[in-house]
Amino acid sequence: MTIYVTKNYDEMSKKGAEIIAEFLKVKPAANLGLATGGTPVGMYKELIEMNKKGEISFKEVSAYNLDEYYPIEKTNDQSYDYFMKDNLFNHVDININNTHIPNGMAANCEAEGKAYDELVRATGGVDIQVLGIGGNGHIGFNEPSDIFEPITHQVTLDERTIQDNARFFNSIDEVPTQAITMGIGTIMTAKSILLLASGSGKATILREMLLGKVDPRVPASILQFHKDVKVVLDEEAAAELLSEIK
Ligand SMILES: N[C@@H]1[C@@H](O)[C@H](O)[C@@H](COP(=O)(O)O)O[C@@H]1O
Repeated sequence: MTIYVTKNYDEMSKKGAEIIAEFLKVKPAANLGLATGGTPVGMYKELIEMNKKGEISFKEVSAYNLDEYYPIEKTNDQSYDYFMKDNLFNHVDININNTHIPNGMAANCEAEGKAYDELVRATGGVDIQVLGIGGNGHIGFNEPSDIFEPITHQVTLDERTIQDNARFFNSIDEVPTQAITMGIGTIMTAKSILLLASGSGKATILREMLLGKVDPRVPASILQFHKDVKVVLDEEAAAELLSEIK
């Protein structure tokens, strides 16, 4: 695992974009695993700029997103489908047919989960998976639990997650209470992982994730067992980590 500590959100975003760009230069037909939330938005902006300047291309890229609220229509501006178009896909040269997000209107979430994992597997697996981290340690929408969920599945969101995500909605009552997410097992099959985190609100969970025991109560702690993880933090997010290892 390599941990990069950058000055602030903008520097974190630039470093994250640099890592993805380097990757795309080596493998233009990469399978990118993508994430939503506030954290990667700055990185997506950087990637859009690089794409506009012709420094990188998404023409051959396939994208697989981590998760989607459930139930939610693609046209809902709170859906992750909408988010990805708004924050990345509509602004780069990616073929939209090569972008994949769990179906928030699936009639059968179990079948949807199986089909999604099969799709990821059949295309050779995710080359580099972008992750944020929830304040409770979730990755994707894998909430703290007694087990590490192996496959893409339906989840009930934690109260903490609903509160954290309420800032994107008009009121907390509008936040969906369910989602479909890649499982921890699905995420762990990615060949490499890029986790981004910013701000003091993430400092405690990052210390637990990186220095604590591997425990499904802190889902992101499983990444200690992955062989190729890059963690890009800003100074605020890294604060407890740095004070611990000094
Ligand atoms: N499902 C997403 C996660 O993929 C994201 O990493 C996390 C943190 O979000 P943020 O980046 O806004 O702090 O919570 C969201 O609900």
